[in-house]
Amino acid sequence: MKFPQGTSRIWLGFKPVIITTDSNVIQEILTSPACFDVADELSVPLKNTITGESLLIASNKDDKWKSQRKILSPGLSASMHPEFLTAFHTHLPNLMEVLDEKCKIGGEFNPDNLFGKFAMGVAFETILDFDVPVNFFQHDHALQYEMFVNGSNAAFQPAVQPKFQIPLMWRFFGYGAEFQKLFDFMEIYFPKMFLKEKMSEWKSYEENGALPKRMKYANLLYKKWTEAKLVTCQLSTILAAAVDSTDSVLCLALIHLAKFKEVQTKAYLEARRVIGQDYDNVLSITDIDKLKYIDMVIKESMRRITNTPVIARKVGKDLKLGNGLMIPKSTSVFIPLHLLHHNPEVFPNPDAFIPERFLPENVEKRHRYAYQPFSSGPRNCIGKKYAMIEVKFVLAKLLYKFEVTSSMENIDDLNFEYAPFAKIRGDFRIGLRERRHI
Ligand code: HEM
Repeated sequence: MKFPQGTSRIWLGFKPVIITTDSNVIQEILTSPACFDVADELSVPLKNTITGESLLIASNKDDKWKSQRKILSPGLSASMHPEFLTAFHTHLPNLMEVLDEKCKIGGEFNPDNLFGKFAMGVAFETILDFDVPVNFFQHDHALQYEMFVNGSNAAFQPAVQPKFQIPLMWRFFGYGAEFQKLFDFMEIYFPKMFLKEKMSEWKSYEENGALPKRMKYANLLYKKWTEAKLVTCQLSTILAAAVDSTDSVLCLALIHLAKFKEVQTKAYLEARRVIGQDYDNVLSITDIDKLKYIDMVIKESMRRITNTPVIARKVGKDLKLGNGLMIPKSTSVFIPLHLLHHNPEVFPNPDAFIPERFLPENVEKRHRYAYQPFSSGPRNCIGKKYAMIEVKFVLAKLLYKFEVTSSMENIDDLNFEYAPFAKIRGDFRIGLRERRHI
């Protein structure tokens, strides 16, 4: 496929939109205060299903999005990372128990949703501040997990497939019923009284000046928001963003590791070095930072198959770019991340899997905006660091225990479905072999 270089204008019906893979243009758009809003093509279809009030698609009219972001950001800040890592350790045995079982049974299996269940358990503790750990691998909770992922998948369909913007079509294909499951799930965990209690509890802490220094995401919401419905929508949105993304990135990383054996060996040796003699050793944030090769593997895997295929902004006022291009007010600008990451001039032989592309000396040679899996600028992914710590931690522990295999001939034959993160469809299977440590 020929890479469509640069910036072009196309017509979506009667509306002109800009599509760009030019790193300079991307930088200008993502950092411009005139472009804080998500493009209508992505945000409007979601308004009826996931509220337009949630951080993910909120408009910045009257500084609305900006003030939400300011309130919620501390819930995922670096000062919280050690606590998050503790929760990752708490939940790891739930995941490993299932993987041990799969390994014993032998053969291959589809890992889809296994990491999602882990991520959901962790998110309950780190984001929602649940006191008692919930294990989403256990039967009843696993069913509830399915309710949630099916519901959020249905919610994102109108943004992924225009035909589902027609409510009748969306309902006809069963998405209305699936979407209801998202609310059923939230009803299980956040019955109205519980939410109201929590909200008044945290508001009273604020009034009495008794707020802790560090607060989890949900508590930041309880303390500031006044409507239970909005809190529920914010919480379901952040859960969807945190769970599906992690599942997708880990599945993609594993399939690459299974196919590229030398890379897997290097990654495993690094995991051994950092974890040490005992698999159960507790890792610190400094240890996670030492997983440099695994970090590059994840980045290359997200480059080769980018799990958020496109981001888009609405230009809030006439904007003259550095290259002289004039973009009129209200134009949508699309940034196709997968194509951006396959530009052969920036990533030679783009279909090859080469983690060394992310060695610091190679990164330095590229434009900072040539690689954007988490986006950049003020509206970038708020959970970027959280996600990278989680994914690196899981991969290191998994590779320490297991060798990952796959009999798939060609991973490029895999099909994907986006809602909004890439889910591998079709015959996606991996196998696990226990490693013998000497
Ligand atoms: C590897 C996993 C992840 C990837 C690849 C990813 C990617 C992205 C991307 C591309 C955006 C869009 C930014 C834009 O429009 O410019 C985004 C936004 C967002 N992400 Fe993530 N994400 C991941 C994990 C997470 C996690 C773990 C959380 C929460 C803990 C999270 C929460 C959010 C939120 C709330 C937004 C909206 C931010 C805003 O509009 O202000 N994401 N993410």
